[in-house]
Amino acid sequence: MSQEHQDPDLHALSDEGGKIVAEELDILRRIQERLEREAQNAPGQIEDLDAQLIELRDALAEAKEEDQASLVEQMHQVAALSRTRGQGRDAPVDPNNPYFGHLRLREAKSKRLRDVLVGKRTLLDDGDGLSIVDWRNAPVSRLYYRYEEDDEYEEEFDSRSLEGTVMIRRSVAVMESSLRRVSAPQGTFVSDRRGRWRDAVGAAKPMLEGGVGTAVRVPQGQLGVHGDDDQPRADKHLQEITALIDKEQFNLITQPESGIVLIQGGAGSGKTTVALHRVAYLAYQDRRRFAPSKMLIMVFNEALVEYIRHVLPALGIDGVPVTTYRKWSTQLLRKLKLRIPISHIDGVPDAVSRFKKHPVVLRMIDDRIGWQLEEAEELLKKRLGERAGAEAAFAVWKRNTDLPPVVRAERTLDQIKADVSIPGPARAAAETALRAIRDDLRDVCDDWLELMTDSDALRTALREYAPGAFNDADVATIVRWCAAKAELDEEPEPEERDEDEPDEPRSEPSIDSEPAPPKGEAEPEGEDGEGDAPLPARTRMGHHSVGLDPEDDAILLRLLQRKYGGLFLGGKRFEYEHIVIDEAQDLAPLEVRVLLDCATDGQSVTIAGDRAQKMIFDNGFVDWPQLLGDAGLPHVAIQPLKITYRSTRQVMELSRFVLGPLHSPEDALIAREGAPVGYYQFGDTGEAVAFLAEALRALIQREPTASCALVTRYPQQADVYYDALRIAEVPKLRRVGRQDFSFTPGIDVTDIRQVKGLEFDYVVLLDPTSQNYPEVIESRHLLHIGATRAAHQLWMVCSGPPSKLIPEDLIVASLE
Ligand SMILES: Nc1ncnc2c1ncn2[C@@H]1O[C@H](COP(=O)(O)OP(=O)(O)OP(=O)(O)O)[C@@H](O)[C@H]1O
Repeated sequence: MSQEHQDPDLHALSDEGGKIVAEELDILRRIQERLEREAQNAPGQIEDLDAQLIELRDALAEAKEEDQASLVEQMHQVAALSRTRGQGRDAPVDPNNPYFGHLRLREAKSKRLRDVLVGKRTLLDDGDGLSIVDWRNAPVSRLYYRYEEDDEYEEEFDSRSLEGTVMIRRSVAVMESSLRRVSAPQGTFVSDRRGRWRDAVGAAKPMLEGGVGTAVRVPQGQLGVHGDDDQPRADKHLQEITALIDKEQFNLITQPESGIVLIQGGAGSGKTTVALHRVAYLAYQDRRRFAPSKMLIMVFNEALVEYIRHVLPALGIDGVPVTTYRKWSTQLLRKLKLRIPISHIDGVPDAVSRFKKHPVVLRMIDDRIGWQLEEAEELLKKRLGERAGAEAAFAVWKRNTDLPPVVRAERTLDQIKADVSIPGPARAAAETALRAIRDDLRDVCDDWLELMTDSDALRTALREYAPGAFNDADVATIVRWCAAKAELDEEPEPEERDEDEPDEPRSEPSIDSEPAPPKGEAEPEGEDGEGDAPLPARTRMGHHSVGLDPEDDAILLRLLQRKYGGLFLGGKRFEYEHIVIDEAQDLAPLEVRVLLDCATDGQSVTIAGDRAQKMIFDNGFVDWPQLLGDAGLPHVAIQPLKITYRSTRQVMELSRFVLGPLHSPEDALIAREGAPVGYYQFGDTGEAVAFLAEALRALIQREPTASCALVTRYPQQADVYYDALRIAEVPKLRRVGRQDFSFTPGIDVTDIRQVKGLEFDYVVLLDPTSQNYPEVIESRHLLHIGATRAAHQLWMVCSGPPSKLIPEDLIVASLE
């Protein structure tokens, strides 16, 4: 039911709170009345925006100086509205949820007061001083995102300065036509469905100044702190993150369209949020260039693909492809129709995988192309000999130095063919040589194979570019494993598959090919040398190394890019106007480089990541400067996001402790207060299950809309907990094993590799024992990732000797 049909009850609010809410209710009523009037009076009528623009322009010509800036701003709004017309984006303002921000501005010159509402659509001022601006319409929305209440503002609008004071700045939540929340500097006020208003608990937003709300006290042993209407938490219902984007985030979102924006931020600081809003912002600024199909969002796993696909429509950018690197590269290679079948195997030996992701491969590709060009030149010279015209023919080749090698050979061939000033015999000799050169340069499959099987060249490159990174045994393993791939050349090309067809089961990153839990000793570190081990598990399981390794994709794509000057499909360059690379720390520099070279001129790219959340440990990533250098971008500035929005201070403190030396102590912790992290020690799994079952049943009863993740180290352990909790009749229980999260309320039982990038109200880390999380770098990263998935509360339930990565005082407190 809409708020206008019921009398709001403001009695529980202070005078100031009551005044603020009454004011917002009045504004919403006026907007809704206007929308209703417009819908009734002129159904289907499209405003004549051109006429309005002309009217405004005329008015501007005669306007007094103090009125000019606001007229220019109105023209901006009309122009923005007119730009979006006919592009499926001219949907009217949604009366159920018309806006999410409110600014009251007092213009410096005219002293006039105006109420500007910020939403997802535009509604022009019809004379009553109320308008809605689209948040992506930067000139106006900048005021909302950049200024606080009482700030003086000065912004340029079409080279005119707009100055004044922000009298009011509030964020509001309108749900199903009713005002449900108002956040102002004076407080946050929330209403229940019946229109009863009250102050929110735990409403304070984490701020750089360190201002935080009151700690939420939770009785020990009780999971869940909020969620019912009697104790509404302001942050529980925040669906409109767009309303809450902070100044730093907004500055990143609205960075110039060209160039690379690299965002480094801790867990839950809004990196993905910023990247997605940037895509929406760019699409709004230039709909034609940044059409959804011309952009790409690259994420870490299938769960994130699913999640992001769900949020794109709300941002107005439905249709932007969202994918994982592996899926993208596989589909692309299939379309590029190389002469080897593009199908993958896994079980690649560590040394091979590590080598193929190592930046040394980028150098080796460049060197190889350099030699090939030198050889090509020798061949051309030799064939031309001393005959008349040889010099002229050779000069054509030299003139084309800047072209990519294959294009250079083709262009030179065409030019020489057409150049009748070169005597016939020289032309013929050059043509024969250039055809051979071109055919040789074109064959990237040979390059790829030779790069990894020429052990002398391999040793020399490793000695020069990566001394100490690989030992002799590694080289032997690499050569042996890769040599078997020569058979690929002889296999017939498989039938072409449909773009939407699911990928082959084994071609995904090895997210679910986690080894079994260790039986006795701690798991060895992945980085340890492979030694002279026999060929790996796959061989024993009946597979062999014929088939591409997942890491080969980027190598083949890079070879094509270097040799052809880009990737070409059907004669057209395959490229994107904007690329988002999320969780970039888990890509190899080579993979990043391939993606960057798929961006159109100007390289409009957003890279987001967090060095503390590394999950792939053999990809050659050390830190951003090194990744950028390896990927050919040494001068990109790293833009930090410093406020933690997802997790509480308590969760973040634990997560930082877990990181140990991997955490930079100079990074201040800015996060809201929350419930203490709970650590519960049990003698065995049965006891832990009994405790958990009770807590979870109570949670689901109290907070039916809560999302909770129970996270083990290994998938097999998740099976055990799931089976036991099911027997204990815990409701809404799901076993998630292959990234198939439903993003609906309930309890997901899963392993730690599945939850990367995701968010849950509650997280319970199951069995953080020393065996599951030994004191090694990988455990630190994994435990950090698991803990920081929690938005409200984190528990650890442990039925074995606790990991050394868990703070001693937490364990001691639990025993008291
Ligand atoms: N300015 C903001 N105000 C309130 N909430 C925010 C803000 N920015 C982001 N959030 C919320 O914080 C949470 C974390 O955001 P997001 O997933 O973008 O972070 P991230 O940095 O990508 O996290 P991670 O690296 O851990 O995956 C989300 O719930 C998001 O909606």
